[in-house]
Amino acid sequence: MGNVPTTVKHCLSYRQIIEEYPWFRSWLQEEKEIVPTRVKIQLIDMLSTTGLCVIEATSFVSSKWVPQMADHTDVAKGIQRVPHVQYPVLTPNIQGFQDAVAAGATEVAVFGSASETFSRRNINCSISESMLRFEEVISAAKDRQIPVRGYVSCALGCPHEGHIEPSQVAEVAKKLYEMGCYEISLGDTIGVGTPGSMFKMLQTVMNDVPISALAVHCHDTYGQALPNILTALQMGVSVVDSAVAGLGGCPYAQGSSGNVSTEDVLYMLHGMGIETGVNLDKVIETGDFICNALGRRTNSKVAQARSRTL
Ligand SMILES: CC(C)(COP(=O)([O-])OP(=O)([O-])OC[C@H]1O[C@@H](n2cnc3c(N)ncnc32)[C@H](O)[C@@H]1OP(=O)([O-])[O-])[C@@H](O)C(=O)NCCC(=O)NCCSC(=O)C[C@@](C)(O)CC(=O)[O-]
Repeated sequence: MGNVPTTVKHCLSYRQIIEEYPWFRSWLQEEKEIVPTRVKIQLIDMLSTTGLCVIEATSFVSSKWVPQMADHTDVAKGIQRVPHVQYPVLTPNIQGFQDAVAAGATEVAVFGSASETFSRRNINCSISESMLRFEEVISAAKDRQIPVRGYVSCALGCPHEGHIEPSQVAEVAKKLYEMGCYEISLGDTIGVGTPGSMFKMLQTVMNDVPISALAVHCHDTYGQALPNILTALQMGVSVVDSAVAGLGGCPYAQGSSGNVSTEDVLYMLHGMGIETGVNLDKVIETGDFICNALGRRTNSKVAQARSRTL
């Protein structure tokens, strides 16, 4: 394993918070609660003052698939864009890309999967069809000099297929990287990974994609997110996706919990002497805001510990 890097670009998957709602509704069919657009905007604006350099703002997906995202244009247009903060948005296809650009997006992300079944359930197409769609998005983005990030879901396991071979992850990651994604975020979508499986998966993917272009996206279902992130950092990864208060989940990965909480990642990194430029207190304050707005308890151990000592 290599040395721990000295700087970490912190990427916050804000949209995870939003995605949880359709998933939640699929269990409680009568529950129709949509997070108000003004709350989404206030959340992003608060996060913009914390020092985070990347805040994923919304998804330009079909509102028939994810009703919670129907206000993507209002959110993208309503936020106060702070210089030096990037606000990427998810774009599954060219229609999403065009809508995102019209709403002022300056960075987008395509999201593929290492699992064939998850790809079909999540974006309604096979992995190879998704690559054709992404190629179209990436080519249009190149014309406009818009950077594109790529996600690979199910990197450590699939809710439908179970075990996923590291070589399957590497194949999709390599394709996205060769197509022009500047960074590939490897998602443990259902949070089943361990430091052992993270190590093996990264070791394989690193043969095809430089470690400097890899990020990790860990869900905390089995409480393994922090050790998995630490393993990735020790192998040279320096970009970590997280969500304030550890909220969220994926609507097409039932049973998975939220992303690792930003507060807990920051506490670990700062304790290791890693400079992130992010103000932990402000992130905790933002977590309090969104938990109060949603009527939820924070999933962040750090925020829970802080509230006990106040
Ligand atoms: C990809 C589609 C759109 C395909 O959905 P589809 O139904 O196959 O699309 P289609 O091309 O057949 O078109 C059908 C209708 O959808 C419309 N449509 C088509 N595209 C769009 C668009 N971009 N925006 C708005 N509308 C769109 C299109 O205009 C048409 O409208 P109609 O003529 O019926 O009125 C759909 O499956 C979808 O929206 N899926 C997104 C699901 C989603 O958001 N999942 C969660 C993302 S997070 C994730 O994947 C994991 C990640 C990244 O967090 C990492 C990890 O943890 O692993």
